[in-house]
Amino acid sequence: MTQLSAAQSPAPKGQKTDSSKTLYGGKGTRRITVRDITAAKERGEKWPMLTAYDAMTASVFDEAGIPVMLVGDSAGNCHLGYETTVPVTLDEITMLSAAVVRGTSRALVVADLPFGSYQEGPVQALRSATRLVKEAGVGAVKLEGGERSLAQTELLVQSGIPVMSHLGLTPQSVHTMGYRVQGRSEEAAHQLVRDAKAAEAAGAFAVVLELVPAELAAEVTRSLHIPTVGIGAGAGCDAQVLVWTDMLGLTGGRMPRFVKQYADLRGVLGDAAKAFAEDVVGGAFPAAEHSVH
Ligand SMILES: Nc1nc(=O)c2c([nH]1)NC[C@@H]1CN(c3ccc(C(=O)N[C@@H](CCC(=O)O)C(=O)O)cc3)CN21
Ligand SMILES: CC(C)C(=O)C(=O)O
Ligand SMILES: [Mg+2]
Repeated sequence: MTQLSAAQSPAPKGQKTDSSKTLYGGKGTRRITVRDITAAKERGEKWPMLTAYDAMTASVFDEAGIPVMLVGDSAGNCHLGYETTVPVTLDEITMLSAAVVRGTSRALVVADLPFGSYQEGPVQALRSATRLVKEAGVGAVKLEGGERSLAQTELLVQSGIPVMSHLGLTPQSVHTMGYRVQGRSEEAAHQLVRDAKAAEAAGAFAVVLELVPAELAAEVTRSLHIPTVGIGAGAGCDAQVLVWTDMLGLTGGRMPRFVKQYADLRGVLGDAAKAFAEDVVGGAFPAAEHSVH
């Protein structure tokens, strides 16, 4: 097969023909764009997303090949010590996003629009998103809501800012929704499908589905041309996201059941801090090699 005919024949769904171009494990070094995300759905390729809130952690995940990094407003809980995501400000997300952009060279960096920075309407949303693009250098923003955020999504996309939509459990609405599984009733399932279709029609490049029954998330995934990113939404989604401090066992406290823990950083950091403290108290640190003479 010549290169030309290879380029012209689309790969069958789910089959990877050119692994040099995959989002994870690909050999490309330039920064990933939303067009690469769209192409991955066409290839039927699954991909991982992690949150990041600082340059150092982001550089570790970037070197590990994580293609999309989310500066989530979960920074409120996981980085800034708030109870919920509600108090997080645009100034805070802008500062953290700038650090994550500086810490990465390949990942597409997506920033959450925090509560109160887009609900007033499309013009407020554009003003907020423009700050994140100009001051922090993010490649896309995420906002919660499908039909209810339609006008915001449309104006951002028309203005040249890629939008990721967030449906299902939307934590900025904790005071009206709580943290509960969404889309369980037939009515709620239909609303979720309408929201996903609205986000796609408004030009969103991807949709996060949070805490949605797996069968419903799979149905939404099949009915969209843009990828779904699941968190507590089953294996039928195109991509998966976790909060990094949950995934690495740093958060502490009770975890949502959708979290898989890949390390015990809380234990590692605590043990190291105790070892340092005991060395100082006992006089074992600093030793001669840690001193100048
Ligand atoms: N550390 C952290 N991890 C997250 O995943 C996360 C945040 N913070 N902050 C923002 C939102 C809030 N999220 C949450 C918070 C709580 C539950 C929770 O308690 N879920 C329970 C009950 C679900 C039910 O059965 O209705 C669970 O066991 O999953 C889920 C998602 C997800 N996001
Ligand atoms: C959990 C993800 C999707 C999020 O919105 C966040 O981290 O804020
Ligand atoms: Mg969020």
